[in-house]
Amino acid sequence: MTQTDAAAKNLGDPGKTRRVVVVGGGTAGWMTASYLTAAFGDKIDVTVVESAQIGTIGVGEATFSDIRHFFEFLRLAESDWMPACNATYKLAVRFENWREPGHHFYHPFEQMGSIDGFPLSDWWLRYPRTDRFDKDCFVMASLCDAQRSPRYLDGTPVDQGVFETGHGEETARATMAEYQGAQFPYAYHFEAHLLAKFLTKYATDRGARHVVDNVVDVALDEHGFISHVKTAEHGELAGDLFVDCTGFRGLLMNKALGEPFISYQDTLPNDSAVALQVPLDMDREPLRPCTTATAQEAGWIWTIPLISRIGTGYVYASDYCEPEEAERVLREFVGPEAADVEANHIRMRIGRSRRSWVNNCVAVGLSSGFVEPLESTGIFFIHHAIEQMVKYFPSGRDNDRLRNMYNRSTANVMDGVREFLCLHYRAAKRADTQYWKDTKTRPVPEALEERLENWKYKVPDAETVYPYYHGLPPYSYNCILLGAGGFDIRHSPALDMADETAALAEFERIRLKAEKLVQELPTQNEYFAKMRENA
Ligand SMILES: Cc1cc2nc3c(=O)[nH]c(=O)nc-3n(C[C@H](O)[C@H](O)[C@H](O)COP(=O)(O)OP(=O)(O)OC[C@H]3O[C@@H](n4cnc5c(N)ncnc54)[C@H](O)[C@@H]3O)c2cc1C
Ligand SMILES: N[C@@H](Cc1c[nH]c2cc(Cl)ccc12)C(=O)O
Repeated sequence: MTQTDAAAKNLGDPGKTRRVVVVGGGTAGWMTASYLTAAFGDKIDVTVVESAQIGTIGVGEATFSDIRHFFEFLRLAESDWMPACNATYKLAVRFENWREPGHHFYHPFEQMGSIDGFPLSDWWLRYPRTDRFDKDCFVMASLCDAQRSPRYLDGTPVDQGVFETGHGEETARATMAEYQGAQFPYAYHFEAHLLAKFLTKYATDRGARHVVDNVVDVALDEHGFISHVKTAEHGELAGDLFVDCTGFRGLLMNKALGEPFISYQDTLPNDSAVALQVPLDMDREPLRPCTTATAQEAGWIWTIPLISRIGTGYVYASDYCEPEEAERVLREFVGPEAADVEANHIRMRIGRSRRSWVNNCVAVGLSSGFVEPLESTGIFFIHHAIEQMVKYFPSGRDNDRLRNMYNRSTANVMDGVREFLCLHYRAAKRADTQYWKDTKTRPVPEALEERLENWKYKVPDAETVYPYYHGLPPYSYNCILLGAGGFDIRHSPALDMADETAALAEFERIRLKAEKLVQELPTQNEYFAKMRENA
């Protein structure tokens, strides 16, 4: 189709109510529907159609801190949604055994300082205070080790130089991609299916129509645009814009429109997971304020503490491990609490659709793309896609240009995250099994290969990491590079001559602040016990 043809088939006149049909009611479907109603109110008609037979993935419990912009956009405070979703706080990802057995390090939600133009990590390489890079450079690492809550018992958040915005109707809202403020100090863990349920009410209360039915056919018009989807029992659902939230199936984007899927599997071989939901007695067991990623023979296990249960799962490469073996390893890791719990085996499609917006169809969520859940990027991808969808929402003119910009932006985010994840495996010192040995020779994206060589001489900064917005700041790369321990990283030669006084003072300030906060803050268990009392 030519550009003119495509432009001719626009989304109707500006000002006309637009009909948006969201196919799929998982996290992606309901986040999209809620956001669109929050963005456009009754200027838009939103219908969500979801199957009662085809289940949702239902995992996806750890987030980026940026998700607060999503809730803010919906004008929801933590107290509105957290209790309904059994949510807890996440201050970091804790990596266990990636360097060697018994070792751990954190990737925290805390900006890393810089002294005299050199990142603190560089100073640390020259003047290490202890052998713990993360604890010397970040307050959060100590709070995680001590299982602290990021809020005091009266609800006051830990002061990391971030102010909270209000939730009043009049407050201006920011999108995450444009947010240039200080690093927010925490993210969340929550039960994905409870969030979907909460957002179902949010969106339907604001006018979204909810259809429970199977989409059995997708009809295209002569321009290749979707005219309607056909359901088993509710007839045809016509729309101007269709959002494909059908998960790994990609029913609209990949099946009906035939958009190719670009696999990342050559660089990220983990393609399978087995998950368990283990009951947790909060009164007896610690609620760690972080996601834990524990390296295993052929992948890694996630541990996500929620109110009343732990979400856990083994992400592995099927080339190296059978599903039965993965389930056995996971059950052994969890212990007797998992005995009666049924395992959920999942096959993951790793990569992205070549374009995520084609004609009048936008793929959001797993249908658009996915990388293994190592840094909890799935919901971040969804959130980013929705923000961009609103930003580039077509008016009926120049849609190709808007679509192209959207496609570039969403592809950049996924390609950038792919690089960041590849770094984890290359930088991990662990090389004891064939799986871990192969991580050292497996190809990585070409540009990353070059960056990795540079980082051995100069720790990552804004000028040397993946250059487009992908959610991850340069300090995140420093955390993995220095935490995982597989590379010999040198400090900048200039630091042999520079005055170290200010850097040493900064290390001391971090140490004192961490000590003070560990004394003052409640544990996460104490915090949520208090919340329960108050409820
Ligand atoms: C193992 C694993 C762990 C993960 N962990 C995290 C994490 O910690 N953090 C994070 O951010 N993300 C994580 N994710 C990603 C996260 O789970 C997904 O991004 C999120 O669940 C979104 O899924 P979805 O809504 O795109 O698809 P799904 O949950 O698969 O939903 C698909 C929807 O489409 C509907 N559907 C399909 N076909 C039809 C049809 N023909 N007619 C009608 N309806 C249909 C289904 O009924 C369902 O409602 C993880 C993913 C996996 C696989
Ligand atoms: N600015 C993003 C990305 C980010 C910054 N630090 C971390 C740490 C972890 Cl564990 C994940 C993500 C991030 C955000 O804060 O969401």
